[in-house]
Order: sequence, then structure tokens, then C-alpha cells
Amino acid sequence: MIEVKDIHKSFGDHHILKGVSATFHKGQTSMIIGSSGSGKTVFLKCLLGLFAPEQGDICYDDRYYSKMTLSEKRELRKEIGMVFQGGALFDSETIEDNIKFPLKMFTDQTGEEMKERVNFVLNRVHLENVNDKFPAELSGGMQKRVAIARAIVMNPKYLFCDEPNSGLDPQTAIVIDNLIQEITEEYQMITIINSHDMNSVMEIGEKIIFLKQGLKEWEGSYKTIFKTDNKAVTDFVYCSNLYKKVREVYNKS
Ligand SMILES: Nc1ncnc2c1ncn2[C@@H]1O[C@H](COP(=O)(O)OP(=O)(O)OP(=O)(O)O)[C@@H](O)[C@H]1O
Repeated sequence: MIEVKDIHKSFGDHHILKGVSATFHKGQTSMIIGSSGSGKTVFLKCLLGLFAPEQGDICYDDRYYSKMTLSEKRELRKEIGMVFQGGALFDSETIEDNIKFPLKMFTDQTGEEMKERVNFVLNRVHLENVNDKFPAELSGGMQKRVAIARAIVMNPKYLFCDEPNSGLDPQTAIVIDNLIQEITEEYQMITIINSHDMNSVMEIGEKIIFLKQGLKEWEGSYKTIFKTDNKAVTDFVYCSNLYKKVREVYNKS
């Protein structure tokens, strides 16, 4: 379990996270939603250990970040898989080398062991015969699968994804969502996704946290988001006519 306890993060006098608490469980896919600038990426970067909150703490399976030594923090980093916005693949490296990157950085595996692991994760994200290709030779959806393969190559306990669907068509986006959810259940990871994509939220948001101006304004699931009368949430979710109609139909059924 990850327990986020009342974290605050500022840049200069710009107070971004103003006391956010949340709990995330194994095998569950959680979504962080909110308007642009509400603090979603800063929140994820605090979880990743890239930003240190000035106040509050984060507990990863009974380990408090504030009490960890540097080597324990390095161990924790190995347990985290990250899918960056846009995929963040290295353009000049082959797909195989992109996926090997964390293995080279954090393990003593031999070339053969690394190759075996790369092939395993590529197979898991349903990609074949792409080892020697470069990112630009793959479609956007395939690149996202490679980014997921790289994120899970170390067999992480925690998977964090910053807008994994950005730039994808709705059909491919759903395939990527389902893949992340399947992998989360299969490997019993704790998965946290920042998203703007309401389709994703409705599809896989077992837990949804709505951030507004650095505060947790609402928490629920794809089952309860249709029922809420929290104005900030409804203004955000139902700004499109499509979702207004969906809500009407859902609430009548
Ligand atoms: N490294 C930084 N230094 C200074 N300010 C930052 C830094 N990172 C983020 N911020 C500020 O924190 C605020 C929240 O940014 P954040 O990227 O978390 O928003 P977001 O909710 O992820 O937005 P979006 O949906 O547009 O990605 C913004 O005002 C941003 O300018």
C-alpha cells in the first residue's frame, strides 16, 4: 500500500500541493484527474521521489520516505516503473536498448539475461520483431507499448503513468488502458495514472482522485463519479455534451 500523508509542495512562494492525502492499493489502478495546473504532475513527481515535499510524508509498504537512507531510496527507485508523458523513448536507441536501459542501470544481468527479459516484456505488451527498430519506425500506440514494457522490465511494485494516452486515437487509447489495467492485476502492482482522458477515467478508474488547486477536492470511482453532485467534479467531467448525455442515460438506468 502507498499512503500519502498530508503532503505540501511549493516552488518559491507558489504553494502547489496544499496538504494532499491518499491511499493506493495493490492490484488497483487509480487515476488522478483535475484541470491543467492543479498539481497532478507535481503529485506524481513527489511519489517518484523527484520532488521532496516540505511537509507530510509518503509511506511505501510501511517504509516512510522521510526516514529512508539514500541506499533505501535507491532500492525504492528500482521498485518504481514510470511511463512518462509522450513515452520519453530515446530516439537514437533501438527498442531493445530503450527497454534494457533500467536493467543496465540497476542490475548486473548479463547481455543474454537482459535480452531474455526484454523479449518477455515485449511479448507481454503484444509486440514482436521490433527489437532492432527505432522509435520513429513505430506507431504512437506501439511506442506507448514500448514505454510500458520499459516501465515493467524491472518487475516493479509501483507503476506511475503520466498521461499514457496523450496523442492516441480513442480506440488505441482503450487498448493501452486495458493493457495497463491487466498488467496491474496480473503483477499486483500499485498503479497511479495522471489523466485528462475521461474515457480512461470511466474505463479503468477503480479509484479516482480529483485535484483542484493543489487540494483533493473529491475521491471516488468510475461507479460513483456519475452520481456525484460535487460541482467542481461535474464541471470538469461534464464539460462535453457527450458526457452530459452519458450521465443522463446512466442516472436513468
Ligand atoms: N519544477 C517546477 N518549478 C516551478 N513550478 C513548477 C514546477 N513544476 C510544476 N510547477 C508549477 O506547479 C503547478 C502545477 O503543475 P503540474 O504540472 O503539476 O500541473 P498538472 O495538473 O499536471 O497540469 P497539466 O494537466 O497541464 O499537465 C503549475 O503552476 C506549474 O507551473
